[in-house]
Amino acid sequence: MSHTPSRESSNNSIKVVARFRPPNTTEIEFGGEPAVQFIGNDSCVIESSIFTFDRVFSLNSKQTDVFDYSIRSTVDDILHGYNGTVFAYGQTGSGKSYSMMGTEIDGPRRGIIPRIVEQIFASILQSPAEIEYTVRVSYMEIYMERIKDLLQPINDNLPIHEDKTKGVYVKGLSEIYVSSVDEVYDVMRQGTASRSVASTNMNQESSRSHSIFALAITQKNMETGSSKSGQLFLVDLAGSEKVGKTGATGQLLEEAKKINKSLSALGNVINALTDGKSTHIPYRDSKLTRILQESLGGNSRTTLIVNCSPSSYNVQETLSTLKFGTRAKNIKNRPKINAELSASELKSQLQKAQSQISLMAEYVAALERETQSWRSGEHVSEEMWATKSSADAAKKSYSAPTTPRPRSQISPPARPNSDDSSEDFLQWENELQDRLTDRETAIRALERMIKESNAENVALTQREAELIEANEKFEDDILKLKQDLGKLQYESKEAQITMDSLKELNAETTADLDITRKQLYELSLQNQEKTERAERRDRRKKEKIRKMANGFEFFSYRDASVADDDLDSSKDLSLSDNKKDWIGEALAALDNDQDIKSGQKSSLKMYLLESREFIYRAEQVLDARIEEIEDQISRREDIEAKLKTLEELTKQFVDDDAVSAARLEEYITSKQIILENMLLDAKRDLGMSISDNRRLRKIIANEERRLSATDRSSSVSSNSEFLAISVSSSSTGVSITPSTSIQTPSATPASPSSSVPSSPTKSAAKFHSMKQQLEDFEMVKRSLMRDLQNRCERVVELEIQLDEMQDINKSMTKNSTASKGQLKRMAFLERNLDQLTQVQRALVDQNAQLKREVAMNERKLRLRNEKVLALEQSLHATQERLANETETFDRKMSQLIERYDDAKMFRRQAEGLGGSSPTSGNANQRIVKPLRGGGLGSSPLTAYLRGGNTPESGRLDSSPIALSSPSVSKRSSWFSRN
Ligand SMILES: Nc1ncnc2c1ncn2[C@@H]1O[C@H](COP(=O)(O)OP(=O)(O)OP(=O)(O)O)[C@@H](O)[C@H]1O
Repeated sequence: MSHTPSRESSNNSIKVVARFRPPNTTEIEFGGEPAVQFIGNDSCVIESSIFTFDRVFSLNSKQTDVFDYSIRSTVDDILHGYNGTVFAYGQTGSGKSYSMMGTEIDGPRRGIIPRIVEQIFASILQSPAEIEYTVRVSYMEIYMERIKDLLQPINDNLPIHEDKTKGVYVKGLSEIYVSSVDEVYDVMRQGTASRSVASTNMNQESSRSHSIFALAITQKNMETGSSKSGQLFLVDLAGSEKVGKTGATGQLLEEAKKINKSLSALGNVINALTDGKSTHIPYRDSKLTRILQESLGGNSRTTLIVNCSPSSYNVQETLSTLKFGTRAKNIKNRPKINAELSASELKSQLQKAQSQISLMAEYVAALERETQSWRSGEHVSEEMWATKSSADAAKKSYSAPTTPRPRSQISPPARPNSDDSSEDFLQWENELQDRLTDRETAIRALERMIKESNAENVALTQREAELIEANEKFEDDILKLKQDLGKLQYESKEAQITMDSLKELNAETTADLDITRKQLYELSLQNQEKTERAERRDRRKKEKIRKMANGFEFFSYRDASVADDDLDSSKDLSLSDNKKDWIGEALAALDNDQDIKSGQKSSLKMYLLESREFIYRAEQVLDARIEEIEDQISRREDIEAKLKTLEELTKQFVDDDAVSAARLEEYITSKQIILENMLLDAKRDLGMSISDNRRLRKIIANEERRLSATDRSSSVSSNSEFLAISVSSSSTGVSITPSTSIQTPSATPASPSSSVPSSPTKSAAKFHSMKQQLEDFEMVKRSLMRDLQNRCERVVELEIQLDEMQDINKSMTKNSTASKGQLKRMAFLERNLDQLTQVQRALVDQNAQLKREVAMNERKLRLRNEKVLALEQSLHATQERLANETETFDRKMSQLIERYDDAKMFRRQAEGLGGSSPTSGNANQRIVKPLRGGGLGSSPLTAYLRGGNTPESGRLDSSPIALSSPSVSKRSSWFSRN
């Protein structure tokens, strides 16, 4: 491997290139204009400021352009044993990842990293076969000032150490041996998947962390034994924009501040390195600058790509980025080849040194000899003076080779500050770093735990608050329900009391009702009695009429063929004295009349007897009627008097009880009207009866007079007087007047007699005429009998009515006189009854209503009880859940503490065993995979290197790297796919 001192001496500055991407949609949408002008290959003008860099790539620059100019030589440097660094700096969305990774793996848009990897393995393939290579990769992220091993993400806070042999390194960072391009890509994908990402307003896929992908290549010449090593850092910095523009808040704002802290520390380091007066370079101000300490002003060939937006929309960020690049351009590095000499080389160097030493010893001896001569006063000619030429030459040849570093791997950094280079100090610092990292990790774990606990606490507090609230609500509800329950119980009791009082009232009312019913029963009995009385009255009436009719039948419907014995017996009928005399006289005269035949005589005799009987009976009836009528009149007067008394009493009762009085009055008035009508009828009938009676008496008197006159004027034998009775009907009754003589039907012509001038012809005529008269009389009699029967009926009715009236009168009198108090009591009772009926009805209604309400309230109560029960159950369940949650929380907490303790112990153990990560994943990845140079571009090894197969497997694939990938965006780009 050749050394390139010329480059080493001539090109120690950081190479800075600027790259402008095309404007994006946001810039166009916001009216961004092109703000950059390009001058040549290395300059651009923005807002009148000219920026000159090693190269400026315009909008349409290709990935290969950037790589070929900026990076290809760096890869060569690495393979020559230099350290190298490629930074991508710029605001978010400016194209850093596009430049570093690209959007595809095997196309023209693949970025710098895949091209570097390809070139490394290609160079290895082309290198001489005696050179053996090992390639190790590591991938880390600096996020929130913590170093996270992306290949072992559990190690998220690794310390930075430094020692004289290894220089600055990240302690515990995984290094994976790779032997092919694919293996590198796999590692990159694996690491990228573990990155902490978040989007900002400026770039939806923005990474908020600094990522460092490191490749360490060692090469050993198997023939000479010499070795070289180079390390390449590929750094994709986080966005350099101002915090305000990102719109970040909360966690993002915290991130932005820490990112800015790293970037500003980077700026400070660059300033210190370039201002020419700083004696202290603040590498330790941030993790980023500390790790990249050798890349900035140290042993490294460094390239900085400043990525910019071409739009006026981001012009301030672009200016800031370009200024950063300009400053960085002034940084001077001191790159050196990290080589170790082989034994032969060391031997020859030793021989050279020994010869030098002998030469020098000779020179010293010559000088001593010369000095001795001079001191002894001898003169030494100039030719004899001891010269340094040989010694100088020896000196030069001695000091020319680079002193090998006493280390085997990555070259140790040269300390910029001699103060810090003390080994003790470094050891002390490393210890401090370890402790610091442990503390930070512990703090972080605790913070996480506290955060989780806080979150859980918040959730629990919230839950507790909710539960308390719910509890309070439940308690309120329960209280309310209890109150309601109490109220309902109280109301229920009240209702019970009301019910009891109502029951009592009901009992009283029932008792009153019983009394009333009794009274009603009595009344109904009275009614029954009344009905019975009415029936009795009817019967009596019928009886009376029958009796009366019997009396009249005796003579009115008597058969004409009555035997003489009967007629004779009728002689015994008692007649009134005065009538008996003249009818008796007429009978005697008839007996004495010799002229009248015996048959005629008997007929006339019978007729006379019948007439006498009729008159007698009629007189009796009339007398009885007159008596009765007189009685009736007197009774009527009595009734009227009693009625007056009753009216007075009624008036008195009116004051006491309007209703009873009204009823009574009504009853009495109706009865009065009936009675008055009855009396009027009776009066009228009486009047008629009296007039009829008078007329009858008159007729009888006339008849008697006529009969006596006839008896006196004519002899009994020759002539008979005939009664002639004319009957005329009138509307009021029957009037009987003496109009014609009546002949008996058995009358025969008068027989010759001495005293009475009679002849047989005359007698026959007379007899005939009498017979006719008798027939007429019979008719009149019948009519009279019918009339009499009617009258009798009426009289009987009147009698009965009078009887009733008397009864009523009696009871009323009894009631009115004997028990005014009773009446009052009755009226009071009736009133009470009405009131009680009303009250009872109201109470029954109220009772029903109360029952309904009680039933409803009972239902409500039941419902509420159920609700209370449910609420209590829910409360109980919630309390249980809360207790469970608390228990779970405690358990989790103790588990976390245990895990944390375990992790701490494990870490300590691991560190004690050699500092490797406890969670190292694939042991195979830690196995050294030596690679040998192929010497040719195309060999089985080439395929092996590209395909990742071991040469022994025999599966050599001669095809190029077969990772086809469509053009994808950054987060879904080729390296972030699984
Ligand atoms: N030179 C370019 N040509 C074409 N497209 C580009 C170029 N540079 C960047 N882009 C596109 O711009 C977008 C943003 O680019 P990129 O993600 O690389 O930005 P970034 O600087 O890495 O952002 P962040 O800091 O947020 O990670 C991507 O879609 C990318 O493909």
